[in-house]
Amino acid sequence: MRLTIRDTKEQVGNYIAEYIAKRINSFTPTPAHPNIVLGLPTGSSPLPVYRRLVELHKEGKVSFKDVITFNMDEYVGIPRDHSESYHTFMFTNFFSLIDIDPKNTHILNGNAEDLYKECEDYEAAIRGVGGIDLFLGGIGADGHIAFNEPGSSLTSRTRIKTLAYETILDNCRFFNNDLSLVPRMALTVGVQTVMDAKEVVLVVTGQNKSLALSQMIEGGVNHMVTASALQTHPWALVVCDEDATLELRVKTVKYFKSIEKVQDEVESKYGPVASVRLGLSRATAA
Ligand SMILES: N[C@@H]1[C@@H](O)[C@H](O)[C@@H](COP(=O)(O)O)O[C@@H]1O
Repeated sequence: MRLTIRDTKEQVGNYIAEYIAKRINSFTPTPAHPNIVLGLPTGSSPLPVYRRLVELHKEGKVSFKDVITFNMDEYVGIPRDHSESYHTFMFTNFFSLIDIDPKNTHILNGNAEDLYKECEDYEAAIRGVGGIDLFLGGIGADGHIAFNEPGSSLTSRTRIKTLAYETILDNCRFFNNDLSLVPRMALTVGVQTVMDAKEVVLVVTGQNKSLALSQMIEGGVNHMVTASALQTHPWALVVCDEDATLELRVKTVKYFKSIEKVQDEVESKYGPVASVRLGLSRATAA
């Protein structure tokens, strides 16, 4: 796992957006895998990423015409056009502002008649397009990824999940601070669904995520902090702001900053492509 630290959440957003745009622009289609496939999150942390991606699109630097997306999760039981549904979030903050083909966007239907089938079909749809190339994710204050709350199996797949009380409290701010309005259940991709992606990028910003960040990076792999499963992913990148590093050991911060410095030196000497070929980016990413 690699940790990249930037001063502010806007810089984190810019870094990740440019990283994703680079991946889209350098994607080589093959008959078996003709489109780049992205996994996408909702939440406040990824907003600066979406803002910068929209800017890059408007500047003509990236197109989403051939991009396929799968969202991480959706609440169960609120209307699709509810202001706080993840459908609305994605349409308002991203899909309506770029040139993506709506039929290439996938979001779980929390109102499906058969929620179990909805989850199975979602996994099948991901397999059908050849798997996810890059999964972007956020992290909950309790260390969850998507809606994989503490205690979720690290081999879980898309399914129905009851939300943790801490998450319900956290999300209350989006529902007029009325606890009774916050959905208690969600459909979510599993930890293993995220782990199956070729590459995972996590956005972690703000002091309220600092404990979760230290647990996922410095603690052991643990189902009580489901994002910690990324320690075993062959290509995981966490990008955080300075506020989120508050609970990390100084030694950890210095270590990852030094890795980035060495990486920059290698890239300026050999060029980014050469360093990838030499396996250097990959080595430091993992
Ligand atoms: N299911 C979402 C997660 O995918 C997201 O990472 C988390 C943090 O959201 P925020 O970035 O707003 O703190 O919120 C919800 O629980």
